[in-house]
Amino acid sequence: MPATVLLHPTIDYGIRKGADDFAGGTLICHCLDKPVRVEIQGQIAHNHACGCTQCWKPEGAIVSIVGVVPTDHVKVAANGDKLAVVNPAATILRHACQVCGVHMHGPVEKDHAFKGLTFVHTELSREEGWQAPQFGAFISSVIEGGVKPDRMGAIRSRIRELGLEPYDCLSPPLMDALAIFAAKKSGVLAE
Ligand SMILES: N[C@@H](CCC(=O)N[C@@H](CS)C(=O)NCC(=O)O)C(=O)O
Ligand SMILES: [Zn+2]
Ligand SMILES: [Zn+2]
Repeated sequence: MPATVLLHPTIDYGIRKGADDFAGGTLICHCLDKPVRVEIQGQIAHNHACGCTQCWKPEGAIVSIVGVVPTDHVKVAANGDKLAVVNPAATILRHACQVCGVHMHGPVEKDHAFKGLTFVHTELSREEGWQAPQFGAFISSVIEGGVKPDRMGAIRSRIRELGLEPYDCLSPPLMDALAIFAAKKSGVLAE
């Protein structure tokens, strides 16, 4: 029997269900000394496994686990001076701890369908009840991250086995949101 494909430690042994009335929690970076703490109020949405090269993932993981929360539900609570934006030109302004490298929060601030949302990795929190991953996104991009192309069949099968659809872009509701934004901007669709 071939070995199971390991994708990410928080989904490899089964996906835990989220709690409906979840109050939120605190993301803590990997530093032992003066860790950055980011408080999230309430539940996240659109949590997913992302295969792109830009999203932070733990050492050895093939995918990142990332979801969104309204930016006004996010507060840097401690040691924010350790944070810096990875790429100021990107849509998602990923704020990484300069010491341990973990991405703590990634707001979208430019004129964009996702403006007002912040991307976060809830595995950085000790609280349980965060929304479970709902789908796989940018799965083909794992090849750009160094995965051998002949592993893609096994990787997509494993994602499906976990109950997630392995998309090579975002999920249909998120792709629709991007298209609606573009159609309104061009005038094809009324505001
Ligand atoms: N193939 C590219 C895809 C990058 C990409 O488009 N990532 C998506 C999912 S996170 C995105 O929305 N990026 C916006 C950004 O990086 O700011 C890669 O792997 O680097
Ligand atoms: Zn750190
Ligand atoms: Zn990504």
